[in-house]
Formats: sequence, structure tokens, C-alpha cells
Amino acid sequence: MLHYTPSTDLREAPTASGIGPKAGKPKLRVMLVQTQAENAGAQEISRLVGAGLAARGYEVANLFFFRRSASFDEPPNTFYCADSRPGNPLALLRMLWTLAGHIRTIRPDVVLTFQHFGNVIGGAVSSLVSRAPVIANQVSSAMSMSWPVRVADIVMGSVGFFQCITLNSQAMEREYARYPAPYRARMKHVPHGFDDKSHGLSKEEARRQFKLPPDHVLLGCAARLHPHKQLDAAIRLLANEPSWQLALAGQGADEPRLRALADQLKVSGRLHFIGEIPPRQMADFLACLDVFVFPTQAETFGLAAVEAASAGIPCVVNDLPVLREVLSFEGKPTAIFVDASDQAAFSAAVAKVLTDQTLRDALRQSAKGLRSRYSLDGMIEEYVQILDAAVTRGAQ
Ligand SMILES: CC(=O)N[C@H]1[C@@H](O[C@@H]2[C@H](O)[C@H](OP(=O)(O)O)[C@@H](O)[C@H](O)[C@H]2O)O[C@H](CO)[C@@H](O)[C@@H]1O
Ligand SMILES: O=c1ccn([C@@H]2O[C@H](COP(=O)(O)OP(=O)(O)O)[C@@H](O)[C@H]2O)c(=O)[nH]1
Repeated sequence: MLHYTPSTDLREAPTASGIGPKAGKPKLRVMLVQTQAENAGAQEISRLVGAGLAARGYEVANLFFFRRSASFDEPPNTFYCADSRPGNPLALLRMLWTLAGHIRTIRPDVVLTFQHFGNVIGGAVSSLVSRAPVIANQVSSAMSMSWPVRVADIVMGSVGFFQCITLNSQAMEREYARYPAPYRARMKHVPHGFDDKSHGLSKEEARRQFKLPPDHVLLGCAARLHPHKQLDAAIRLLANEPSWQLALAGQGADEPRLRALADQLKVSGRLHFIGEIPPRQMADFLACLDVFVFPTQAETFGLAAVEAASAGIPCVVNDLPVLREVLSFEGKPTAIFVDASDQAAFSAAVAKVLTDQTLRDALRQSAKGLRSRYSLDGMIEEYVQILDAAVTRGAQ
């Protein structure tokens, strides 16, 4: 069995409600199934749910199909099915075999799968080798799935492989509103909770930690280096404004393209690739920034921007309906929305935020509400209820 012990302590979610397995009752064994191990949104949510459930007395095991980034900080009790993404049918079969073996050994009472591959593959293999009910956490836009995966997801969600399908935003609910009625009947919007990533460090101390320039305007983003994040639009901002610098936290295959663009625009000296950082360092990274920029092409939630806004960093984000939905509190925006493909407009929005203290104060004030809107405790309570209901139904 491929088993990795965690390299760091994981902050556990608060237990404000005091809910947990009742005294004398055996601990429920929950298995969280993810596709790839890297520091990204779906993995952050499973980390938080896992920690919250463990703090409430559940026994939690984390299963990843494979590891994508070397720096991924795995939660306690983590198992892998392969060292890397399977590149041929034999490697895929071996990974599936290991997955089935892990599920048989862990003998979960309930399984919570994440992302479209995690849902479809994890749900199917789990149903073959275990009687545990499966809850699917759907954070992928239907449009981002290849058609075979999409068909498998629709069939499995409609015929009852998944007892419940949790969605992460109203935008996703609208997208899935055209799905078959039996699938829709299992859908439930569970708003994400997020970990407080507000900073204790001064900007100077934080920048020293990351070896970032102490006295320049610093824009930044935390994201997988993937073309969908459109970080090239953030790099282009540097070409317009020689006094600005940009720091990017994250890893991914888009890095060579982004570096080449920076060379071509002659801004490489002002672009800082920090690499992927663990969640516990995100507060210090955000503390370095004057503005968080998020030119992403599409999101189903956009956790990194919510964390940045809540940490009091003014955010300038692409004008997507889902970001307008998520980055607001009581009808007030917690970020500036702009068409990030319009270079002049994007640059002007960043400049405005940098020079307008009243605007920054207003954004920071409304962003204070995000912690209650996306309460960590609230999310975990929802999962406690969904998991307990699934196990109770399964036992009947
Ligand atoms: C782009 C997007 O919609 N991101 C969501 C999502 O997260 C990631 C997404 O599902 C990725 O899928 P893909 O490989 O098809 O691009 C995964 O690889 C990532 O690991 C996911 O984290 O879910 C996040 C959490 O709900 C959400 O905030 C984000 O907008
Ligand atoms: O180096 C990094 C870059 C990002 N993140 C985290 O990864 C998540 C990104 O989530 P988001 O929903 O924005 O994007 P996704 O990758 O899921 O599309 C956020 O919690 C970030 O704090 C991280 O821990 N380390």
C-alpha cells in the first residue's frame, strides 16, 4: 500500500457546534477520494472537510489517484494509487487495481469523491468493491469534461451511484439545471468554507521571507500555472507600467509559456515565480501583495480570490458571473470586476485600486463579510449531515 505520512501539522477546523459521533458509538470511517495531489481548490476543500470531520471524531482517510506536484502537503492518513498520472492502459489498470485494494483495506462507511474523474472513477470502483454510499462533490464545469466522462457522470448521477451530488456555487446550479431530473434531485448546493488566510506579518517582513523587492508596487496571484488561469494577462500588465512587479504562487505546465512571454515583453526581471506553496504559507504570501489579480478564464467558485479578498488584499478579477456571485457580501462587491482580456481596462482598474484609498477601504470592509458567508464550520456541518444521512439510509 502506498502510504505517505504528512510532512506538516494540519490546522484542524473549529468544532463550534460540538457535533461529533455520539459517545459509545463506533467512529464512522470516511474516505475522501481525489484525482491528483496538488495545492488547488478542490484539494483545499477536501483538506478542510477532512480536518473538520477528524476534529469531530470521524476517522478520515484520503485517497489520491496520483501525485502531481512534489510540494503538495498531504493531510494525515493519505494514500496514493500511483506515483504519477498513468500514461498507458496498463498503468491505468494498475492504478485502478491499487485503488480497489485501498478501498477494500480501508473499508469506509461512506465515500466522498471530488472532481469529475474522482467522482466517476472513484464512484465506480467504490461501488464494485464496497457497499459504502458515495457522495460526489462536483466542482467541475460540465463544459470542461470530455464527453465520455460527462456521459458517465450523467448516467451515474441519474441511476443512483451517487446518493448526493454537492455543487459549489449558484452558477454551477444554473449550469446543471439542464441535467436529467433524477440527477438534479440528488444535487445540493453546499457553499464552500475557507480557511482564514489573513496575515500577521508586515509587508516588509513578508516580502523578505519570499525574497521579493521591499519597495515596489507588487501585484500577485495564487493559481495553478494553467492556460485557463490566463496569467499571461497579468504579465502583460507589467509591460504598461515599469514600476509594477508581479509575484505568482503556484506550479504547472504553463510556466515555460509564461516565462517566454515575460522574456518577449522584456519584463522577466519584474516577474517572480514563487513556486507552489503549502496552504499554511498562503497568508504570508498574500501579506506581500498590494493587489491580487485574477484574470482567470473560468471558475466554478474561485477560492484563491475569496481567500485574498477576505485577507484584506484588494482584488481585481475577471468579470465572470460566478466571480460576481462569490465575491460579494450583502449585495456589495468585495472585488473590482473588469474584462481582463482588455489590457488597457485591466491596467486602469489595477491603477485605480492602487491610488484610491477610499475604494480599497470599501472593498476591505465588504470583504469582511466573506468569512460568515463562507463559514468553514457551516460547510463541515453540511457534510456531517449529508454523510450521516447517507450512512443511515444505507443501513435501512
Ligand atoms: C477552473 C475551475 O473551475 N476551478 C474550480 C475547481 O477546481 C479545480 C478544477 O476542478 C480542476 O479541474 P481541471 O483539471 O478540469 O481543470 C482541478 O484539476 C483542480 O484540482 C481543481 O481544484 O474547484 C475549486 C473548488 O471548488 C473552485 O474554487 C475552482 O473555481
Ligand atoms: O501555490 C499555491 C497556489 C494556490 N494554492 C491554493 O490553491 C487554491 C486554488 O483554488 P482556486 O479555486 O482558486 O483554483 P483551482 O486551482 O481550484 O482552479 C487556493 O486555496 C489557494 O490558496 C496553494 O495552496 N498554493
